[in-house]
Amino acid sequence: MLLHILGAGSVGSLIAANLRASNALHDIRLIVRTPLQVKELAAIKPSPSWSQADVPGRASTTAQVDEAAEDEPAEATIIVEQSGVTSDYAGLQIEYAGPSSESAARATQSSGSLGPAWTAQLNALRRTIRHTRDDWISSLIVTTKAQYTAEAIYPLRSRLSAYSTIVFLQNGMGILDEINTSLFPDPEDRPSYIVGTLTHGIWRKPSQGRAYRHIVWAAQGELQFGVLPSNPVREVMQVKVNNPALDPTIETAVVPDHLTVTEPDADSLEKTVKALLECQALQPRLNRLATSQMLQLQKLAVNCVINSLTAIFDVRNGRLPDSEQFDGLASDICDELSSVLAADFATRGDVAVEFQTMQEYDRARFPPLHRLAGPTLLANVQLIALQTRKNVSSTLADIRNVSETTEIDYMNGYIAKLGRRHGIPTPVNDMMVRLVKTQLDLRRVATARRQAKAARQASSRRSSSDSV
Ligand SMILES: CC(C)(CO)[C@@H](O)C(=O)[O-]
Repeated sequence: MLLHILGAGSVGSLIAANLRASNALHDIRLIVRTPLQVKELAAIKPSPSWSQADVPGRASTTAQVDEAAEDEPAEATIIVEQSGVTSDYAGLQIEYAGPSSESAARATQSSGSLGPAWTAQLNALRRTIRHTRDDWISSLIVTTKAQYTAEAIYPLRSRLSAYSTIVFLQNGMGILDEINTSLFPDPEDRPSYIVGTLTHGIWRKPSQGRAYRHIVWAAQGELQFGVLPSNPVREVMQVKVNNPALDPTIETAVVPDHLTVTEPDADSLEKTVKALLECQALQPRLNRLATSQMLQLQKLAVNCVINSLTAIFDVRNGRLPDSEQFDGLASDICDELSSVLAADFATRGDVAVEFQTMQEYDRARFPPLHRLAGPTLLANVQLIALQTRKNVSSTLADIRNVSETTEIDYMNGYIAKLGRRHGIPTPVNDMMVRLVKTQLDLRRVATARRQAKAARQASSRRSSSDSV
């Protein structure tokens, strides 16, 4: 089957490598949005004539398209490193879905990341990349950061239908509401969704000019997911009675057979689920939707604590418990989160039945041993911090890369927003958001100053060599 993966960061690369390892017959296509990502992923050697011109800022006189490269499909190779041992996963297709290569090259040229020769090379890539831009997308696995999801799916919108399946594998909450409102307002036209939680610890090694992606799989976790079939897919499901995929009040486990349909064109949900379940090394598990929702909220607590604190203090996950302050801070974040979720569940009609029927749930807080009670969330956070101790959290990675934004608005920011809606103060989570944003601002200013200084030094070196 043809599986599209949107976002070729560490999570996208991990999924692509595992899909490739599990089934050599899959066509796996990485959709990337920047020419730099194409450059990093495509195992295409620039022709020797390009290397000269590939100096940022130097006009290209020799940038011609290598005729041989035109017929050669652009393919990506991903290297996965586990305990120091590396494995290659090749033959992955690349689709460039960003702005035109010319304008992107122009835009990035000033930062020195692409030279004019890359414009030519990207044009060659665009011709050789195996895709037609208007082909229907049956299965789209979204691994872009929460804050970029809507804008990343937007250009693909016309290629998605109610018979497509979108798999969301991201940190943070609030993404589905945003996508439904902005891209799929009509429920009849909405694709099937698979909502997943990934607890593997992974990070990306800087490419250092290599033409391939290298990720480090630092900690083994799980891939747990639940399904939300689209309305038209529900209509054609073979099992109509006692189907837990159709009725969340049925408490039996969901199995792929529950997703079998009578129309062959509507089978993308079943096929996508099977493809994910084949990725044994990811420890995949298909859950009831209620279980999936629960896991997502537990993961939200993990992210609210680990991602914010590692980003603020610039440390790997495992360093956090070194401070005596960690448990107290983590507990304050989890307690606030738990109270906000309890208030939210009291007002929502669409939450998992498990919560609606919970006897002891007094609508202000969860009972002491409940999975969403503050102390239980804290215990889980402490465990994950140790299990992923070598990991650079995704938010810290954003800070270190001086990204435009971080996922913090979909983590602690999501809790703060929900708290405001229910009149529950969230001072600790508010502060985490502000501190992470401050950290990013400071990095951005420091980087800009460093670049300006380097540019000044380069120009004074040039003028002194001109005057010799
Ligand atoms: C589990 C986790 C915190 C591990 O680093 C991960 O979700 C991350 O990096 O965001």
